[in-house]
Amino acid sequence: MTVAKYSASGNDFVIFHTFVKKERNGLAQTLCHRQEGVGADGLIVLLPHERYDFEWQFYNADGSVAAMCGNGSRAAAHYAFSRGLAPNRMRFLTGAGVIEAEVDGSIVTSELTPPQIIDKNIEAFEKTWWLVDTGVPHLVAFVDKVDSFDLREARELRRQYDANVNIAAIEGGLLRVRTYERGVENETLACGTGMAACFYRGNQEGKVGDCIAVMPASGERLELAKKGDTLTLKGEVRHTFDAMMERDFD
Ligand SMILES: N[C@H](CCC[C@H](N)C(=O)O)C(=O)O
Repeated sequence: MTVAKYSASGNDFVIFHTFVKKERNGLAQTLCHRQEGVGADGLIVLLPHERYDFEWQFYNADGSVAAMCGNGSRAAAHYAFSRGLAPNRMRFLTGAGVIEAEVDGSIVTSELTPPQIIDKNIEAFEKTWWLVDTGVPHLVAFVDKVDSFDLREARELRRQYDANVNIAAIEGGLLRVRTYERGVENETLACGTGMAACFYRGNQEGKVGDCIAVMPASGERLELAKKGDTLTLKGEVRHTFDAMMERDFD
């Protein structure tokens, strides 16, 4: 069985497509394992759908299911287009709803589901956090500089709120974001829905305009923008390699 490896701004995924819809929690753990498997932050499986270009299953590296993944949606769109499974402008079904994406060479733009503010007044670790749902839940705090990210704090908040944890700062006209990702249980090099949640809080508080360049830990810049009541996430996607797996699965 051949699977594709993708990087979307440093957030990396194993992707394949199949006609067989079944649970793949264990397969996700196996394929995403950094030493024993291909190694990735998540597994994406594309399935046919009668109304949309495809439906997907998204699993975090620990095998947990997540409703949405912003960077994963961009990687899945590039995979689908490059394999003739979808046109360059597509609509596909995720656990958070229907996502629209557009592929333009290596640049892929996803339109996320409308952000929902769950809580704006969470006081913890001398910071005020917002809890924002951008397809999955994200805690967001603005800090002066993102040079230091206390992962001990992040792990505690992730546990307490069952959410991803983000710190953000506006530096040199850029929105810098660092994310501790639920289901990876560590900081990742980029998190699309996390960057979107930080952008949304910054925009709601008048800190940033309706469009801004965002810099994740990977240093691979993306563009976040408001589009009506939704948000768009635009950035590069790379198909890094294909892996021929000895053990067969579907
Ligand atoms: N770890 C997230 C899902 C992946 C989100 C992230 N990779 C993105 O690009 O949005 C969660 O379980 O809520």
